[in-house]
Amino acid sequence: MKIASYQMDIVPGNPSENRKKIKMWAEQICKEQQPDILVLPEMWTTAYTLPTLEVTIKPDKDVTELFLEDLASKLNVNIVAGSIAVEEDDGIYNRSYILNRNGQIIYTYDKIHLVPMLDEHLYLIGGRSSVQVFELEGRKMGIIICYDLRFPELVRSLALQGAEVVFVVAEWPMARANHWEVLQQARAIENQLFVVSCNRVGTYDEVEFAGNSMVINPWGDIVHKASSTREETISVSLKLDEVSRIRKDVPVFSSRVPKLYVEDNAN
Ligand SMILES: O=C(O)CCC(=O)C(=O)O
Repeated sequence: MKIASYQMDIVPGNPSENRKKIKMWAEQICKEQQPDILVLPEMWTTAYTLPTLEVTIKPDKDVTELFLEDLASKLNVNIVAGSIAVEEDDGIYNRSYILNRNGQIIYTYDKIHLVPMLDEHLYLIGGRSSVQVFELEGRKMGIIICYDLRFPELVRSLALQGAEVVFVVAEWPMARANHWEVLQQARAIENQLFVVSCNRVGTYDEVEFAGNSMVINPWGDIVHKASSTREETISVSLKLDEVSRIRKDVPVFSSRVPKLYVEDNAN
């Protein structure tokens, strides 16, 4: 399973420029490397331009959806399309799109956990649906968005649903870069699956972003790590059979005793 993850800088508040960038990148990478899956970062149409988001995205939702459908089908490639801000009747969601090679949107996920440090609750609504696995090329996978990485329950749920790969799409800041790395390794080790991340680089509103997009194998080794400053593509072939081999060697899932784990779903 060949993955190409685009660690990009994002033009703030300019969806059409960002679509152009992604189109150029996707066409080139598909021509040179024929990946099975392309991966994009969080909020790649606008970046974190929260105060002006509503105005920027008003005319844009359908345009970006059509762009992604067209890109996936023309290039015959699956796309884990990071996330974009999408306005619904009750407010703006931070929404991921997954598209198959036919250009069909097969799954969407709204970021559940809003970031208090960014006052996200003033501008965005947290997702209300639980995480679900989706299937690409006949294999089960999942996606979470940035701050979601701090909540181990999500990736555990995806693993219990059969995910072999979890994508983490992000705009994670340099100030907390050590958490970015360690948490991804922890999620990979405890759930014995591949973690593939796509973070942005660059600076916006005095926040420097951490880059360091990674691929981590189910043993927890970082098999590829991008730089912290440059736009870059991570191109990696995942050997998905490693997941079942490692789950056999260290059978964490059959050692679980869920009846002794305190339930925490009252809220
Ligand atoms: O959890 C963090 O430290 C970063 C989270 C974040 O920036 C985001 O979710 O956009």
